Amino acid sequence: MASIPRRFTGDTLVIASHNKGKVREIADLLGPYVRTFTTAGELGLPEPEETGTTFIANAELKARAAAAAGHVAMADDSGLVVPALGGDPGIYSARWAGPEKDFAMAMRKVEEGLAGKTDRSACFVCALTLAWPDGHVESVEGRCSGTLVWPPRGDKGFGYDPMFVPDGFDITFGEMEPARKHEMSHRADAFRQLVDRCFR
Ligand SMILES: O=P(O)(O)OP(=O)(O)OP(=O)(O)OC[C@H]1O[C@@H](n2cnc3c(O)ncnc32)[C@H](O)[C@@H]1O
Ligand SMILES: [Mg+2]
Repeated sequence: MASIPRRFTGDTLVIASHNKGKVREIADLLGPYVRTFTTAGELGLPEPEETGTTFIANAELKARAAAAAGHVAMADDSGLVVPALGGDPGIYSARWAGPEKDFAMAMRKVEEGLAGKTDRSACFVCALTLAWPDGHVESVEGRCSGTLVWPPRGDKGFGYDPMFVPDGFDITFGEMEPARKHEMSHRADAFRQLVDRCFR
């Protein structure tokens, strides 16, 4: 029997992410439901090692680590899944950019892997976990399908956005207005599910 989801009833939510692009999108998406945000960085919380083997496992690990400091926390673990690369970079999407967070290089690596391949489909995945200080968690996973293009285009997004054209569009996420991306991205899909479960 499915358990009843726990609702978020507090004032303050900790965004357990050290990625400025994600924090900005999360604050936009949850703005209507949460009075005050803080981030793991602002609280001086360390960035835990992402030892999970799935997006959800890593989202849970990051959210639990931040919630241990005493506030409800939300984490996002996301990435670009490319079937022609056997699912890479997947949960390793941040790590492909190296310690310098060089996404020009990470995108080039994806493009080099696709050389000679005809399947250029890809899917962005976003797992979100809300964790309470008592250890309870609620998790969801959202997706957005598209095609990879080269060269990269646009500087409105972050990470792999400049090479990802979502299905039904002819511009990349890097060229898209943020408000439009928020309506249809993997993160938007995950947020719709999380808001239904925990914020209404
Ligand atoms: O773990 P935190 O601190 O939240 O920050 P991170 O950047 O390490 O985040 P992840 O471990 O979830 O790695 C996901 C990577 O996938 C990429 N990614 C996720 N969502 C994306 C989006 O909407 N657009 C472009 N790239 C995205 C981006 O490069 C991220 O660095
Ligand atoms: Mg990370």
